Amino acid sequence: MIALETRNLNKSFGSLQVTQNVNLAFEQGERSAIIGPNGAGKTTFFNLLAGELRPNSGSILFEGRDITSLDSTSRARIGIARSFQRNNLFPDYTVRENLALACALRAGTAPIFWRPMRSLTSAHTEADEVAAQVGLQDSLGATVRNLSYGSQRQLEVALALACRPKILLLDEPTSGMSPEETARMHDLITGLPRTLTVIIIEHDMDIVLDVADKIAVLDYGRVLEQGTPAEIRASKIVRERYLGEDAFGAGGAS
Ligand SMILES: Nc1ncnc2c1ncn2[C@@H]1O[C@H](COP(=O)(O)OP(=O)(O)OP(=O)(O)O)[C@@H](O)[C@H]1O
Repeated sequence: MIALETRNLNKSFGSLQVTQNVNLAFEQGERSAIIGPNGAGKTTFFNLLAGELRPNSGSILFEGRDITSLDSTSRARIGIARSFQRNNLFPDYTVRENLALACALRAGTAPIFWRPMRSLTSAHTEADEVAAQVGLQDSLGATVRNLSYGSQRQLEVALALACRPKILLLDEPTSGMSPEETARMHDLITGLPRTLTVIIIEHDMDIVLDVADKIAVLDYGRVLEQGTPAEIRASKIVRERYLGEDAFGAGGAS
């Protein structure tokens, strides 16, 4: 079943057309990567999927239903989650409290100001489960500001998972990470349940080639090529226009 699909999607900023007739379909449970050079329109495409931007024309379908007119809150509610940026974390709260709040917000039982967060028992239980899913089970009591950069990024993913999404959008999940942190994020992504559809923007080609079932290459807002990692590796046009002849061998393409 196709979980998410774009049809003839177009987006312009003034005279700059950043998304051009993009037709992409994401199968349920699939891991897809969106790659392309800087400025190719990857983040804009994500913003269109998440409802943070409106297209000029074209449509977006979620499980066959046209959601083009839904805003980002409504899309989150139906199951499209985007990994939070770090500024969405509460730095003075613990990992468990951050997650419990996200779980409680989803369940509509967010704390009101006279009710301390630690009273949210069911949200805490759920928070513990989500923390384990991203490998933060030993950091539940840690204050967020004391976490390493990599752990904070893991927590961003956990916050998105706390919304129990059907589709998870990860925007450059390994950017700025050390090799060890990148390896942890890699394990996190590969360990996500296959009930979840995952779409990743990622510059690290080792990660892309390893985790993605399908890859779409954007170039000036158009889909230059799409296919399996093997097909993308073999694509002459991708090598010429984006990766360079030896890019796959060199293991990097940013
Ligand atoms: N809000 C905006 N207003 C005007 N131009 C924008 C806006 N957002 C993005 N752009 C332009 O659209 C183009 C595509 O940007 P986008 O961030 O989507 O690319 P990207 O592929 O994600 O790049 P990167 O890999 O550098 O993050 C760029 O030329 C960018 O300057």
